[in-house]
Amino acid sequence: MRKPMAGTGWKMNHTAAETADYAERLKAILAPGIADSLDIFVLPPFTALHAAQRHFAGSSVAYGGQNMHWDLYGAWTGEISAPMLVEAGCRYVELAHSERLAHFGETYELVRRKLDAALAEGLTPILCLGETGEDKRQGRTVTVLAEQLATALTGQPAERVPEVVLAYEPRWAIGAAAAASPGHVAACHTALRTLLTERYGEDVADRTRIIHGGSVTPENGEELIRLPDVDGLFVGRAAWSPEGFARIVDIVHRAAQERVPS
Ligand SMILES: O=C(CO)[C@H](O)COP(=O)(O)O
Repeated sequence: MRKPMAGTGWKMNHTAAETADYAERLKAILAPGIADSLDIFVLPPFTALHAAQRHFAGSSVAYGGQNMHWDLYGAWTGEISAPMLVEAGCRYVELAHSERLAHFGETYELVRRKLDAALAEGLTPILCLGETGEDKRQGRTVTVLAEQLATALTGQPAERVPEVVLAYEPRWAIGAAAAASPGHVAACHTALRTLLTERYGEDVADRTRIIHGGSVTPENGEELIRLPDVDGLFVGRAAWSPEGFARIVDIVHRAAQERVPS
């Protein structure tokens, strides 16, 4: 069975001091041992990773970077490498977020190199996939997802694929007024599982987690987490307060309890 996930990307929010405060408040809310049934993660800005390391140490909450460079070191001004994230105690790194693609010229070919480096250095990549509004209008959603997946995973042996967490985030639903409809979410998660099966076989597809993001809230999360092939919730705005994130964690935790075979 795939272990469910509850995660939040903070984008360019929260200083180191605010991260310390967030961590202490979140730890005070979460039930001890909750990480037995789900993986919980936060993605702070780089400058707050050491605060995350100090304040989440020994807790149920893992953390990671929001981006990284594909090279391990070198003349790449303003960049951060996988070994630097590992040294800061990161378990995860987010790759191909829509805002990186839209505003910083990232491509899935670059993402492929980053993903390769992340896996080689022992990080768990959270690989974002998603169509634009225009792709959706043109009926190209599954084609686009297939292209993104194929490019990002080129060269990866099948046995490494379950080490990658796929995050389906329709780009038009990020920072929006509402999440994608449950029907659209279910169809796209199932399409991604099918693509994995076709490319890598059923065993790999069964073990690879596909989480969902894009205007997820405690209100819509209850339904989204129970959809077929949705293995977790990946939240921005609604989890930028520890209380908001704790509600998301609780939703995923309760759904995970329902899934446990009796
Ligand atoms: O970063 C995100 C978390 O998955 C994503 O961009 C969604 O942000 P939100 O729309 O503010 O939840």
